Amino acid sequence: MCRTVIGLLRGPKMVLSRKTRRMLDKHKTFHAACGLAICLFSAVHVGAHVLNAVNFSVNYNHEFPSINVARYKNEDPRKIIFTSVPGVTGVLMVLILFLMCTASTSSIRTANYGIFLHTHNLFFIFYLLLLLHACAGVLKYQSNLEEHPPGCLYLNRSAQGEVPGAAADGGEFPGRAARALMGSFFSHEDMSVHNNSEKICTKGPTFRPHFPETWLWISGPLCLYCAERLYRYIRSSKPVTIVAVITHPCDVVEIRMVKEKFSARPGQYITLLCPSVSALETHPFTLTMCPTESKATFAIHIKVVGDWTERFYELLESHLTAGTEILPKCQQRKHPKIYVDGPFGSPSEEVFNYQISLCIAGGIGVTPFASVLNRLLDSWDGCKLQRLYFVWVCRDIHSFLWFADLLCLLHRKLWQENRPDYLNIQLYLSQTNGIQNIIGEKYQALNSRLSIGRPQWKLLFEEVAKSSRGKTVGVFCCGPKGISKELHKLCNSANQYGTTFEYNKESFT
Ligand SMILES: NC(=O)C1=CN([C@@H]2O[C@H](COP(=O)(O)OP(=O)(O)OC[C@H]3O[C@@H](n4cnc5c(N)ncnc54)[C@H](OP(=O)(O)O)[C@@H]3O)[C@@H](O)[C@H]2O)C=CC1
Ligand code: HEM
Repeated sequence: MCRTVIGLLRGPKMVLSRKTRRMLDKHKTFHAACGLAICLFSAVHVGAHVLNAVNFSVNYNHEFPSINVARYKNEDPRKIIFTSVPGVTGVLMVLILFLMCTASTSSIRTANYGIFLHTHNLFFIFYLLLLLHACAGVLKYQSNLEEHPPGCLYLNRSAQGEVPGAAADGGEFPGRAARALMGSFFSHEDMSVHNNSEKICTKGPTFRPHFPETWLWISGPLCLYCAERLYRYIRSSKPVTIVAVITHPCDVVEIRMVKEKFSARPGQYITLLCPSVSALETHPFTLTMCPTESKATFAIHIKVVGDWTERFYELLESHLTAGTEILPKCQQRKHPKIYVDGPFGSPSEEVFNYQISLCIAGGIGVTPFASVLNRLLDSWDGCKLQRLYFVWVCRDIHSFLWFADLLCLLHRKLWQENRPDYLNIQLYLSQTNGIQNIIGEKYQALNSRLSIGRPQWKLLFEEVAKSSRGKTVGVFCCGPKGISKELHKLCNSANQYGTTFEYNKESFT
């Protein structure tokens, strides 16, 4: 879960194979699987050690008190567990694990991400307890196997003096005298058993605790993660300067910011902290515009739908700009302080690493592709991408205004540079009672690419497959889960043109 490290690995120069880079998209799935495996095997581990406690209690042997954590025979196993270091740390770890996993369910993460994040940060206490868990040295091993080989006949010190010729070092069996003496210790059948051991030992077994090894396994990953969190904390401690706040239709607000030494790639996202709204809540937003050599500004588009975004918008509302880029200094100071952590990598970064990419957005899910379109507006050459299909489905005609100017500018630029086939724009208005157009003469190019109703995904894939015979098409989706499921299925189904569709699902929650 070292997001910054994973973001570095996503860069095409770091990991050459796209197949390997795409595996990074599964880092959260892999993490959750590891987390569930930890829970499953913790249950097995706890069950085994509860049984262990019962065995310690029932089989207490006063001859060997050092290898029995019970203090007397038939001691209550619960007392053994709740008064030993492994027992207490183990119970606390199980409680933390229970809290972390129950709060990690997608329903809780969607309903209240803060609950998930704060319970999940208990992981640090979990690991400290894990380091203590095996420190009490309950489990031991015998440390004097030579002097006391298991099964040897142990004559204690008093008997040793009376055995003529008995080899003090547990040498070969000496004969009748020892046998006579042993007769006083063992019945006849025992003697037959012990005779097999061939050895007499005059030293009792000594036991030593195993050296705890947990720290060997977790200290590396834990230090890496803590170093990443420290780096992110220092990096995000510098506030950003808001240079423009622009309202858009359908409750969307665009925020343009600058931050010293901030750089990002299209498709990446940041997390926003606004202490005036909440000192603890951070919210992820995909960048819709990344800094370039010529311009340090980066932007996000926020759909005002929840309590945090509503409260944040109220704070911004009093300083809205009419789309001007640079606010006068006096106004910049009035904006609420916000802190940006990131950028963090996402699957959409791969758009430029395919010859042909199909980007499908549902509603505000267009944000990752807006930064791609802005990058192409800045310069479309120098990347592997030779053709981009951009499909955007919205419920309200006004939603297209969020990026209508960007789409028209890019469309015009590609025509002027004689690359009209580079960008294929398809807009779909899913809810309408009759023909509607995007208002404004300058949006003619978009209105001619606007269709009513939801896209026919099968026909769309057929069209792309036909014009990309035998090639690999990168499919990128960001939007409602329904779209993602349908596209994933279509990517896995065969087509008659030998075109391969690779599915890259966008998600940061
Ligand atoms: N980086 C990321 O991970 C980001 C993710 N998102 C996600 O994007 C989603 C977009 O939210 P919002 O703007 O409210 O989207 P909407 O709920 O407004 O839906 C957008 C459009 O998608 C259409 N749609 C839904 N299901 C299908 C389907 N199976 N086939 C075809 N079209 C479909 C809807 O059509 P209809 O009207 O017929 O239902 C609607 O026109 C959110 O879930 C958000 O979490 C947003 C930003 C960034
Ligand atoms: C011992 C068990 C677990 C430990 C120690 C653990 C630890 C972590 C850590 C350190 C993070 C990074 C948090 C961040 O950087 O913001 C994380 C994130 C995450 N964990 Fe776990 N986790 C555990 C179990 C689980 C389980 C069982 C699940 C799901 C069933 C899960 C789901 C997640 C998810 C979805 C994230 C991503 C959060 C984000 O990207 O914002 N975790 N976990």
